[in-house]
Amino acid sequence: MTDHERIPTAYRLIRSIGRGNTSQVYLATDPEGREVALKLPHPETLRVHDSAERFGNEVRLTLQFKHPHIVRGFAGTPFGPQAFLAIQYFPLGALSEQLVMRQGQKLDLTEAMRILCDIAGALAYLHRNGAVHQDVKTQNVYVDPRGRAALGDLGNTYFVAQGGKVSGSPYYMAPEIYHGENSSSASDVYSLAVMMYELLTGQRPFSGGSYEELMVAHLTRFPTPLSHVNPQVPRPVSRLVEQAIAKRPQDRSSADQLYRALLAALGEKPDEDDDESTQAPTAYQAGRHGTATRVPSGITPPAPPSTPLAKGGWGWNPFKKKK
Ligand SMILES: Nc1ncnc2c1ncn2[C@@H]1O[C@H](COP(=O)(O)OP(=O)(O)OP(=O)(O)O)[C@@H](O)[C@H]1O
Repeated sequence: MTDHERIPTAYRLIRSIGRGNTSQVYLATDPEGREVALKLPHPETLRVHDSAERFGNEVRLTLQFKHPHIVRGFAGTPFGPQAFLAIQYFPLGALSEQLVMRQGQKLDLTEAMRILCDIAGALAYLHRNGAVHQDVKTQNVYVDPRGRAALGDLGNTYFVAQGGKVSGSPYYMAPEIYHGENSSSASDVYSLAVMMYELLTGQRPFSGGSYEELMVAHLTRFPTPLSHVNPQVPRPVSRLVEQAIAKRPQDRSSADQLYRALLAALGEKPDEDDDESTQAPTAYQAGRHGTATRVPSGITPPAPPSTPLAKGGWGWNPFKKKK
């Protein structure tokens, strides 16, 4: 089946805008006439069990979480030949692509702090709701033409209470993940701090030409303190970023602390929503092959499994029927 044959009824493809490991992404209009990014999983994604589950997880969680700085999901079908995900369209593409187009010219300080503040707010929201993102990096950040940012790609996100398969990207991965330990909000904070360092200084804190070199760097090296590389970064922000990049998870600051320090540096106050009313996720139900539907409910990740999770394995599969 071609992608044109697979697109859901009443969507109109405009053009292809990107290709990832999991899906082909099109600019399209949805049944309401809105421009959306339409993700169609590659045929090989659907054939490989783990990849199909990852796509299904992305559909489910993108539709479930609601936050002004998490890429908004409009509709989707998690499994089967008609699987798709329609999300908010960002005309400038991913932040990583914008950075490449700037050819090494670093973002201006306020612009960088604005993006980082939005992403720290999104991550604090996920953590407040008991979830871990596992893939914070510039490739998964989208910035709109007003300079406001949103965190995307919830394919590896999971609720801590349920467990999930550990993953990450070598440039951003926390030392404990290299050690084969479980991910946590602290490992997300480490990835966020790596991205903060990168955007605020124009250079990555850890470099290496291979997985092994990066592992050695993350496990044993200490980057030049951010405050030395860019003394213009407000001190409370650079201090928290330096703390967030600590080798030991228990020594790290939290996403919420980073968010609040960045807000203060931008001269803003937290929204009332930051504590409670940013819409908490609604439980989401989807048949394996049917069109997705949502049912209202509070944030209710299922109870933790009664048996300990196998480290690194899929401890939780949101789509498997409970026996
Ligand atoms: N919401 C969006 N708005 C604009 N462009 C997008 C959007 N989502 C994705 N893209 C474009 O499509 C490309 C591929 O998307 P993405 O990286 O999400 O693919 P994926 O296959 O789902 O992910 P992965 O490669 O992590 O498995 C991005 O690099 C970007 O250029």
